[in-house]
Amino acid sequence: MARVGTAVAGASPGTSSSLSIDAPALAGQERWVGGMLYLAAVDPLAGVDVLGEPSLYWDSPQMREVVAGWGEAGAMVAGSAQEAREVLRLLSSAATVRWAGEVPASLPGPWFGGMRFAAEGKDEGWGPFGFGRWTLPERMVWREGDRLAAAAFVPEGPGAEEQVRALLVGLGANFPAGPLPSRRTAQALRVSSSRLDFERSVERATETIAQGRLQKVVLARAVEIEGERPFAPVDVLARLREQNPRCTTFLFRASDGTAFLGATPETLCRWEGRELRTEALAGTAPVAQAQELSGRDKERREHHAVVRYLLEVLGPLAERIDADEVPTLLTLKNMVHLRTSVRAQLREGVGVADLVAAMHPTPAVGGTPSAMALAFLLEHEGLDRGWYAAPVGWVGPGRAHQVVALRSARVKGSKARLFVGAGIVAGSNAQAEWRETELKSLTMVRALGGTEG
Ligand SMILES: C=C(O[C@H]1C=CC=C(C(=O)O)[C@@H]1O)C(=O)O
Repeated sequence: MARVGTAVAGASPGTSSSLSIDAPALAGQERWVGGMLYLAAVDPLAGVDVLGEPSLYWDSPQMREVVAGWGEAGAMVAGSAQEAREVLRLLSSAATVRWAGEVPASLPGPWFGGMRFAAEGKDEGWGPFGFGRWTLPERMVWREGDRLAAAAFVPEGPGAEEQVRALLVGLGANFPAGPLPSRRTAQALRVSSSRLDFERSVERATETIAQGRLQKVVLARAVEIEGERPFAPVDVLARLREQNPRCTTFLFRASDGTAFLGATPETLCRWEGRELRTEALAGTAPVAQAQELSGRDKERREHHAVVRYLLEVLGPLAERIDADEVPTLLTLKNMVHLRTSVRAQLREGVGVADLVAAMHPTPAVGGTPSAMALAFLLEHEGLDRGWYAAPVGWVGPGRAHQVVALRSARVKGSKARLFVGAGIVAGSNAQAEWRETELKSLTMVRALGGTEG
């Protein structure tokens, strides 16, 4: 059963009480009161100076979405993929917020969260994140057109509107007007990961592919990082967004304060009414080899596995699908990817819950045939991916934006566990795949304050 938790105003993540109700039973009812105002400010992240470290951050320059959130007015928890589907269905169909006063013209969310890549896993560090968790922040600040807007939410009940007003007055009076001052806190990092284990798994994968049991599998590994002093998630976010303007920078915080953050280039779905935007992103080269990438057979096969899969799973959900005829190059700071943009007109009644259930995991993070690839990962990858490579993002009535949580790390104190993967097909070479994952790890290594090494 999916559970809903409400938290007292001012509570930090983890202090949600356990009002335990069947999530679908909530449908159509209003359980939180929200209020909003406009701020004379430019940067949601600047709120750190008065509100402390945010509990969530979301910055998608492509979609002009920037949101920071503090505290937790409510949480929805899912213990399985089925429950996650129920929660997404509920949050995308029911109006969970009753607005007191002005109603925002548009707002991302207001529910933010994610889920695990797969059901099984033994890494205790993922425990506080649960299988899936979506939260309604107590205070949130976002960009609306050229302005910043702020909202406060509290559970519906006596005095709720007064509490909302008090929170808004505090936000309006104290929110810093300028951008977050840049804080350069480079530090020496101890970095370790087992190259031998990864290369052995790649070899096992190519053997299985040669036997004809798999066509593609995306193998990932963890990189353990230790800093000289605790990492400050806000500093890491500031660097991520600055260094990765083509990516979605995100932060989600678990009940014990552990941060999961990253800057991903891959959108799983941007859904609004009947419109869907998605993409196939697979096939990678260093920027210096950008011109050769489109012609490389191995990368094209890696890429086309994803395009074919998307067209196949979206077929029954869509009235019309339009995909680029040839992949384009997506250029990031130090690497390029092959990208095929896919747009669809969805059938009546299809929503984000159906899309996530049908699409995740795409062969950009799983493989083909999908079930075989997932079984292979379970047996040979030796990694609990947790929320890495899984759908994370925001959801609200009739709209949602979910990205694939790549180029990401779980951060607690001075320790970070970073995740990187690479698509393996016939002809993949273990050393080259290692180098590709090293390249991908630079996104987070740089943001954590390390040099390129
Ligand atoms: C699995 C990852 O990247 C995926 C997305 C883009 C390109 C990929 C590739 O070329 O292998 C991967 O499919 C990762 O960054 O951990």
